Amino acid sequence: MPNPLTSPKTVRELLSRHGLFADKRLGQNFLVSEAHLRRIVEAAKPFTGPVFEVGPGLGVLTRALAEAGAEVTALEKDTRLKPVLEETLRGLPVRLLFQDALRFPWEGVPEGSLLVANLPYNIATPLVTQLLKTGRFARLVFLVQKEVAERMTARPGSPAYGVLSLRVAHHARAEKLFDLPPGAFFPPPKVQSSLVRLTPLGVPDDPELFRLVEAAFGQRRKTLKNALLAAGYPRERVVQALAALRLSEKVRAEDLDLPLFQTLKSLIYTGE
Ligand SMILES: C[S@@+](CC[C@H](N)C(=O)[O-])C[C@H]1O[C@@H](n2cnc3c(N)ncnc32)[C@H](O)[C@@H]1O
Repeated sequence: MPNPLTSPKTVRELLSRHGLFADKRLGQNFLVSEAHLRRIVEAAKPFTGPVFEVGPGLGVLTRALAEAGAEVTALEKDTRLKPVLEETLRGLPVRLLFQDALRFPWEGVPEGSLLVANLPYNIATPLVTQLLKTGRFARLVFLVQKEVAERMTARPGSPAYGVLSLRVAHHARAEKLFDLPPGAFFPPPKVQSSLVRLTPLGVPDDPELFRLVEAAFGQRRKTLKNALLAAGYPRERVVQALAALRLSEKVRAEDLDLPLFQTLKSLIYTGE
């Protein structure tokens, strides 16, 4: 049976009956495509652990996940949506928490948890970074702006390649599964969206590596050498490390893949 919340008419009627409007500042573009909803749920399966959803909105995905057998905890920042969610999720075993997902203690979730979400565009990058660092997630399946999905899955040398690509590559296997047109949402956003699936590799955070990566990309127009010197890395270590890696002094941060950054970090920090 189709999910009633994938009808734009039902969504408009629900919002108006509760005296609500879609709040742009909270990234409220509600999914109204039954076909895409099904594909998102399929991409998230199997539900081998508790499922966390960030931003249930009117409950379209929450409901589909719960009906497919997932044990869902949904975190919503907008308390105006409480009466709507109580109505749309009635009878389903969903735990609803009204709070900011960026302030949730993610490091305390059970090992093997899943994230499944249509993420608010303005918190996607810090949230995904925070979740990857916890090492607690078995799978993260989420919708983001296409441009952010491209940055998450970019290869060295491509324009989208940067700190986020390396952060994701360090922690997970990343797939951009499919794109969604603006018409899959109500109200339609200005940009395309994509579904991303991250499968963590069980690798902990490496703060020294990411200090180096952030310094390297901090000044994109500079060479890697000049960007690192500008960030205060000792000249002698930088020059020796580039020579040991047979990298030209003209090389730029976007030319280095993750293993090269890891070796560069060891050479710069320990000289070996
Ligand atoms: C793109 S909508 C997705 C709504 C629903 N899941 C859907 O697919 O139709 C993003 C949702 O995230 C909520 N949100 C925005 N910022 C949030 C935050 N910091 N923490 C938790 N939820 C947030 C918004 O209120 C909105 O309900």
